Amino acid sequence: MDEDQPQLINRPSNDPERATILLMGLRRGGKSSICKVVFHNMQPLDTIYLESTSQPTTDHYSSLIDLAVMELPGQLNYFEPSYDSETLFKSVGALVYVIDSQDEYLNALTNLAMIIEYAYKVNPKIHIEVLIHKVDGLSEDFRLDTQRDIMQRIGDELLDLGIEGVQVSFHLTSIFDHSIYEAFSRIIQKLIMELPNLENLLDNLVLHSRIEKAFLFDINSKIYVATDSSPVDIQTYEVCAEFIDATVDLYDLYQAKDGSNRSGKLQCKSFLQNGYILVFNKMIRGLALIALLKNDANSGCDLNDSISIIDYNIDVFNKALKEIWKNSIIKALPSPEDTKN
Ligand SMILES: Nc1nc2c(ncn2[C@@H]2O[C@H](COP(=O)(O)OP(=O)(O)OP(=O)(O)O)[C@@H](O)[C@H]2O)c(=O)[nH]1
Repeated sequence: MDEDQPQLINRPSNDPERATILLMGLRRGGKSSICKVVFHNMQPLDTIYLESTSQPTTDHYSSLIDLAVMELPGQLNYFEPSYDSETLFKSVGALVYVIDSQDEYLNALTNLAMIIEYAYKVNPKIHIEVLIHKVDGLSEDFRLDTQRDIMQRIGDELLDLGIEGVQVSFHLTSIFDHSIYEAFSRIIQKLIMELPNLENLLDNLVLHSRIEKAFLFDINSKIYVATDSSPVDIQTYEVCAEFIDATVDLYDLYQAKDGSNRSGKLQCKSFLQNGYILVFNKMIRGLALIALLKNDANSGCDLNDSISIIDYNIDVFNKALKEIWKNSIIKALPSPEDTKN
């Protein structure tokens, strides 16, 4: 069996732990564009040809976790009696509300406050994430002013509605740079139950391997599902994401026509001009571990020795990842008692 293929059983499709993200917002806010760019590799400029969505749509993605992203069209009235909003909000892990920062947003804020009030009532565990979107059209200063204004107004609206204790996270995003991937990475990480274990493993890997930063990426979407506990700097993220594209493109280019060289094992190292080294290792479930280290001639360590240690430690990491995944599957499966009922 191909060592790299997921050999473990998939979570059942009716698994209550399945992470569902609900994308909401007024018309033309950018919801479909975000889905297409992040999950379908559409070029950002091509989104101008997208037609307005008239029906709720759901896309399923399988990465470390099975993820469903449901988009609700801006013109839908979720609070109509015929629409079963309660069941919908109860089944959702994160509510992502998209605000067009280039447009008049006061109506969007009133709509958002109403949705938060309802969603929080039926599902207090829901994560509420606000994307202050299309910030590519705003100057650096104006972005921060807009964020401050939106946070203040939402706070006031919630206070007026008598809602306290709701955690709302805000992200400045655009499909024209990496900010949308960064935001989705943070949102999806909140839905991964195994995250503390993964972060712990990555911290250990960094500590024992002279690595400066390590990311566990989903190769297709370029979302990172975990990283070590040192702060994420967006430029490092960008370099790592581009390195994934370059590695995968090269791999595809050199594969035999019948695909016979697809052993499944994919590793790549790149020596950058600034003295840094990037290491790519494919893991289970379409994931890749990307490590960034400094090739420091004054460190007294032999580079080849350091790389051998890193390769060994990454192998150990991969085994641990498989274990974590296996255990999470076992936990997610219904117990015999549940199936009897
Ligand atoms: N400048 C800029 N334009 C964007 C961005 N994201 C989306 N757009 C544009 O916004 C317009 C509307 O995007 P859609 O994705 O169709 O919006 P929607 O929220 O799905 O709209 P409905 O389907 O009507 O609910 C398109 O022309 C996109 O190209 C962004 O980050 N920056």
